[in-house]
Amino acid sequence: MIQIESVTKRYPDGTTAVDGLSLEIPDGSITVLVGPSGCGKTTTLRMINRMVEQTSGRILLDGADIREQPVSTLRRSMGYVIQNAGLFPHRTIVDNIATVPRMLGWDRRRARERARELMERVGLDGALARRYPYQLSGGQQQRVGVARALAADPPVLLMDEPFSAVDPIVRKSLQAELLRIQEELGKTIVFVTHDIDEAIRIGDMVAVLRTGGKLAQFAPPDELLSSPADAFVEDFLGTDRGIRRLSFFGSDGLELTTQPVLPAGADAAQAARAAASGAPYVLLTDAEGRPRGWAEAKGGPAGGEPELLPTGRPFVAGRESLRDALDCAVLSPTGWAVAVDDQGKVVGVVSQEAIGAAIRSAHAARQDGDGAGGADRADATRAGAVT
Ligand SMILES: Nc1ncnc2c1ncn2[C@@H]1O[C@H](COP(=O)(O)OP(=O)(O)OP(=O)(O)O)[C@@H](O)[C@H]1O
Repeated sequence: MIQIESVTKRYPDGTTAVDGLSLEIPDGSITVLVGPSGCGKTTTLRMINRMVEQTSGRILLDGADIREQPVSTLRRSMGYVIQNAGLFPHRTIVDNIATVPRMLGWDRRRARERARELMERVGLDGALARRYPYQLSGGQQQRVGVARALAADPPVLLMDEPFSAVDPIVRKSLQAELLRIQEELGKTIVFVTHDIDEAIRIGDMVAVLRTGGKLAQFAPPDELLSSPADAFVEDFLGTDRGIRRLSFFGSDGLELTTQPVLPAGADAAQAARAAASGAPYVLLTDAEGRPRGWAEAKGGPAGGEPELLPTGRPFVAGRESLRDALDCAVLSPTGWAVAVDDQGKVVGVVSQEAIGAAIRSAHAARQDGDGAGGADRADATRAGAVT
């Protein structure tokens, strides 16, 4: 665990970058430092690996003051990733990644083997190994930066706005990749960003700092969204808090119905039953059970090929969140969301009203403190559902 105890940093020109900050950064999880420009995020991160020395207070790593060990030993236990990756331009990708193992005295072959293994882990094609950084896209370079930080297998990873310089789509995939890697490796990650959505998506814990380097709130993202500590945090979180919080509720509690679902090759009696289910539309599926389209229930899908409305994007039942289910229902031309399994087969449909009821009971359960919050979030995150 990293404990930051009443830490203040005052630069020689008198700027107070961090003011009496106390934080307990848990092991094996992602803690995000977020806040407006100049609020002291980078300074805090750099105090953890002693690139910046604090003016007062203490930082403990596993109970020991970080000033009690040589800086080189401390930094060896902490991978460091920065914006634009900071790669060595005249070294190949494989040698960039192998930098720290080489410094630690590994022979070239072993270090390169490790580098290739890490390339695979961060989703980089091995064919890029002999290229130079300028021959890679921004997103690929960031992956190399992450691989390089992981090369000596440090327990701690410090990441300073690592994904800020890439476009939103690449950024999302890098975030998903980081969550996947973290799932496997369970590092203690301290991640700096000024983007609250990124903080909510990847953080297990989020520290919101305000200008002047003071802590405004330290909480899991779900709690941040539901109970911002004050107007500053609320403002910083932005609009749609309620909708965004639905990402932390699993869709497994939704009551799906198969009554209005009509499989391929169904007979007239089945078609009549589906049409009489009370739903205004019937969902037709193909021979593999995948959604084909909605047919109006009135008049029935029985006589010949009816005109079909598109089903839109279905959600994966149980794996995706209530936010995904609601989004599918809102975008569906019928107001009903289609739920599928991992193979894309229809497992049922659900109306906006039923989703609304599920949201109300999920909120009520969370308020009763049923303790399911963490699990829901973790599951949703694993599924890449937190958006
Ligand atoms: N070497 C320095 N000397 C004097 N002031 C500094 C120094 N480094 C940073 N500062 C100041 O300290 C404050 C905090 O800076 P820091 O870089 O930690 O903020 P940040 O939250 O990471 O900002 P950003 O999101 O813009 O990167 C700012 O007011 C900055 O101008």
